[in-house]
Amino acid sequence: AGNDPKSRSINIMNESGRRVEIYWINPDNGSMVLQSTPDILNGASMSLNSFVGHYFEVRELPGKKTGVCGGEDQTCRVDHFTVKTTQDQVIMIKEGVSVEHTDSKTIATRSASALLDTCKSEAKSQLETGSQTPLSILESLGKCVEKGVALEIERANEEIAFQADVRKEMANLIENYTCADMTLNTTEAKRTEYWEGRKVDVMIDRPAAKIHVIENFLTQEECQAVEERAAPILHDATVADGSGGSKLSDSRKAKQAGIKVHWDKEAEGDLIASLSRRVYDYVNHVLPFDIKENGQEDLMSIQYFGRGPDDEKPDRYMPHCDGDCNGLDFKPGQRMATIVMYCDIPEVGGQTRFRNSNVHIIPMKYAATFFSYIDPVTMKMDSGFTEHSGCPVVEGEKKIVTQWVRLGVDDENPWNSFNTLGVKYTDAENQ
Ligand SMILES: O=C(O)CCC(=O)C(=O)O
Ligand SMILES: [Fe+2]
Repeated sequence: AGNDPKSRSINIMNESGRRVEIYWINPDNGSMVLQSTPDILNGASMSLNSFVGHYFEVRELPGKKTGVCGGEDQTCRVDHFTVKTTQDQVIMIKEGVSVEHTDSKTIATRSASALLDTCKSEAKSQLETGSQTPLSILESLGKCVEKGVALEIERANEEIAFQADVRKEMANLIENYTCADMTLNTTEAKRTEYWEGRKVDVMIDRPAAKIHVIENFLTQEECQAVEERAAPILHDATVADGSGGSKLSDSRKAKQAGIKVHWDKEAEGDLIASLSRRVYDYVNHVLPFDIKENGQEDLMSIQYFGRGPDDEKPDRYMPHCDGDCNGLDFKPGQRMATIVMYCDIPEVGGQTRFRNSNVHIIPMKYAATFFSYIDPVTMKMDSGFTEHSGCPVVEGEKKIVTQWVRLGVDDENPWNSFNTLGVKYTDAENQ
């Protein structure tokens, strides 16, 4: 039931001053099914696992000493509630055994109308004194609402930021444990789609963060073509050293080789060109940008070699974002999507993990993981859901082909003419 999208856990709090019981009313035959054993005493609470749309009755029970209820003519009062779609619903049983449904929508409506009431009564007293023009009263009413709304939004944002911080701290802590946990399977997909006959598992689908796993994205021949081109130029992976150069890094331990695409051979069926075309076709299938190959980075062959469980510095790729993932504005010419294609699968290790999204992917031969980190409507970047890692490769070899996809590049403005601020710089400055 936990995976049923309609299942909801609700919390019932009894503040009625009376003892009550809860019944589920079966819609098929109207029968009442008791949910509360024991009875819910005044001040007590009870949690209930239920489903959206389910209908319940709250019944007052006679006092233990008096033997009667508190309603008119000592009748036992009843009230009802229906499980709503929102998460974390709280049902309050108030004085008079009346049910108050406290879900996030109700709370929001209540605080909005309280705010409006305050501002309205302020405006009303201004009206009554008659000392101000209608326009200035209207203006101060607007200011009052604006101030209140801004305060509420600020409070909500502070809460979200706090929760994100906690989640990221936890993700940091468990990175090595989850990588080492060989019993952990690939995360269950949110839903499954098909693209040109290939199965696509959608792992997360947020406006600014999408993660897809596509089966049979490439072929053995294409993998072989990339690996043949990579073999003679394979070198240690490096990261930017912050002063225009590059350096070795423990956070990115692997071999790599850039693979140029010979677009002039696309028409004659060149394997690497047709693979690269498929990459852009998929990106354009998901994102509305009409991305072209012109000015994009080369394909990258990345190869990790397992040296057994005692290796203290295994080949791996520590958690990182491929582009910006700070939730801020996209900067032209920067990366906004990635496809990681799996050619050789290690025996142990080498999972691709998105720790902030709780998405764990055990590589499948010839499959690909696609992820994008831009909201195409607001043009804001992802705020960290697409941060990812390549877990340590313990046994065997992991060989992948990665394409980092940029937006805003073309022949005149290729990827390496942009610095990380999204501002074009000249070759002279690049030296
Ligand atoms: O090795 C992996 O699974 C992840 C690779 C990666 O992060 C990248 O190519 O950007
Ligand atoms: Fe990456």
